Amino acid sequence: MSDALAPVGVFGGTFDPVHYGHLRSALELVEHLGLEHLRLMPCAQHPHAKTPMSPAAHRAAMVELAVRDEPRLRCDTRELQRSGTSYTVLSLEELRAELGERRPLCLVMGGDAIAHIHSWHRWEAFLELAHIVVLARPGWHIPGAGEVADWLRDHRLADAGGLTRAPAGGILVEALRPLAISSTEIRAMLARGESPRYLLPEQVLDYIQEHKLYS
Ligand SMILES: Nc1ncnc2c1ncn2[C@@H]1O[C@H](COP(=O)(O)OP(=O)(O)OP(=O)(O)O)[C@@H](O)[C@H]1O
Ligand SMILES: O=C(O)c1ccc[n+]([C@@H]2O[C@H](COP(=O)([O-])O)[C@@H](O)[C@H]2O)c1
Repeated sequence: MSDALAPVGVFGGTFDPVHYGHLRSALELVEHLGLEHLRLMPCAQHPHAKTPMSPAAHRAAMVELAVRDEPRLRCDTRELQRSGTSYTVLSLEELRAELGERRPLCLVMGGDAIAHIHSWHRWEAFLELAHIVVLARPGWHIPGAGEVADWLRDHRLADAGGLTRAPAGGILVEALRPLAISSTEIRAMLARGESPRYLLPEQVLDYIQEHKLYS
């Protein structure tokens, strides 16, 4: 019998608010990649000065509500508990220390993000700490040339099996069910007085209404 440890995933985002595009991707990743669990990790202070509409505590509370009944998904609030900018590399360092040297760790990011990865704080350290799983989206193309393209080519995994053969160091590109839902669109609907029902969990919508967010 193999003694390979199931990987743990971490999916960072602003989640302003969390919606079924995030949640369906998260669950499909758990099942397709055989993850032990996946942590949705709301950022507190976004590194690129993207200003969330809602305070981090509200965004995290909505993620907590959304994953409450699915034990394979968790809300990880470490970036709210840490002061300063929510650099992903700091969260990966903390997670690696908590999980130990052997447990595979997968950082999940959207295909749009990988094209700009070289602007992320200490991005060269990511693959020493974790694997990277890139969510391919319709209309998205793997960068063909340049520093990021070379890095992708050098570390690309052929299949998900590579995630359990080492604790870190590989890049896997995964195509999942496309759901054209964005937080921007949900905020705009609420601002116009329209209902975003069925684009996000009912309990998240109840929370938004109770706390008068985005209106
Ligand atoms: N519909 C979706 N399907 C798959 N992944 C998604 C979807 N929406 C967002 N993501 C991914 O989830 C992560 C966190 O995204 P974020 O919290 O910024 O949500 P968003 O809907 O893109 O928000 P906004 O519209 O405010 O930019 C990113 O890696 C992003 O690529
Ligand atoms: O660490 C960085 O330098 C860095 C730069 C840009 C984005 N991030 C993280 O990327 C995640 C997704 O961001 P976003 O803008 O799609 O919500 C979120 O967890 C951010 O903290 C991290």
